[in-house]
Amino acid sequence: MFVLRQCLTLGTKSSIRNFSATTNLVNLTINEDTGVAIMELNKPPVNSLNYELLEAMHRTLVKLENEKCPGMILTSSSRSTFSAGLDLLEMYKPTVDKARRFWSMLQNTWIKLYSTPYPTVAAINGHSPAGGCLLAMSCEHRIMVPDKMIGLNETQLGIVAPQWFQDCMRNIIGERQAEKALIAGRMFTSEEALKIGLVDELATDKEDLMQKAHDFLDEQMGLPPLARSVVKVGFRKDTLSKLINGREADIKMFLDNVFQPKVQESLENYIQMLKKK
Ligand SMILES: CC/C=C\C/C=C\C/C=C\CCC/C=C/C(=O)SCCNC(=O)CCNC(=O)[C@H](O)C(C)(C)COP(=O)(O)OP(=O)(O)OC[C@H]1O[C@@H](n2cnc3c(N)ncnc32)[C@H](O)[C@@H]1OP(=O)(O)O
Repeated sequence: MFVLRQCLTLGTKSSIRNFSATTNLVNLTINEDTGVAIMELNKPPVNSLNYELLEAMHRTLVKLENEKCPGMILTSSSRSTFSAGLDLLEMYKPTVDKARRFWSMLQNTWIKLYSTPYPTVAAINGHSPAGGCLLAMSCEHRIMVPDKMIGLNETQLGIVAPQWFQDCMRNIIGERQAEKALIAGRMFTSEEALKIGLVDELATDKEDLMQKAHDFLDEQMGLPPLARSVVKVGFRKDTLSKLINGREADIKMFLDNVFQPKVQESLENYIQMLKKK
């Protein structure tokens, strides 16, 4: 359930409704004039994607779909990070039930985000590794602030990015670039990401980022919405169907991997390393 927290009127022209998931992990702001939604991830310090954040995102996406949202900006309340990817603590010594529930919610959230009929733009105001990069890649357009890092770095952690993560990257930067990036687990600077098309635009700062995101949505919202969404979903349907039809196999892949002693050892070392930084 969503709680109406406050109703703000900004200036004379536009009014903005602020909602928040009960957990406060996602701040949702809807402009009452344009209907544009800003979905801000708000799990300090780095928006690591644990079950609760994914569930709050999923609930927000369902709400936006039910309310016929015309366009959405995905961004973060953190100054350093868009999202640090999957929460490592969810994968460290979980029970089978917990691991299964977590992965299933990740699938639910991605399917909803990747298939929205309305236009989506990632306003990437910080680092965006692994699962963070997946979220950004699931939007239709990516705008990033300078001097941050983005990419699917799984190989560098000794793990393999799931097929659907890989497919998202391939769909954006093409077979050859994706193969090279995924084999190396390469993280790109914002500037490098622009060069290979992993992001579409760079912004100078957060204000410029949000302005550019609104500009993108204005352009998209000027198009006939049904035709727009049919083309979008048509382009994405093969990637979506692969996961939707293979959800159990994908969960099994995750469970088989996550409980490997070697994976648990790497996870422990990686968590320690991040904490000591
Ligand atoms: C290693 C094996 C992993 C998993 C195996 C499991 C199964 C395999 C099967 C399937 C594949 C799964 C696909 C996985 C996808 C993923 O998304 S995995 C996550 C990958 N993410 C990263 O590698 C990012 C790690 N984080 C960073 O590089 C940096 O934190 C940052 C660049 C994002 C931000 O830097 P800073 O602003 O300097 O912040 P800090 O580094 O000081 O971090 C603050 C605080 O947050 C904790 N933290 C960081 N990232 C995560 C995270 N992903 N999960 C949980 N917690 C995280 C960090 O430890 C600090 O904690 P404290 O010290 O404040 O307690």
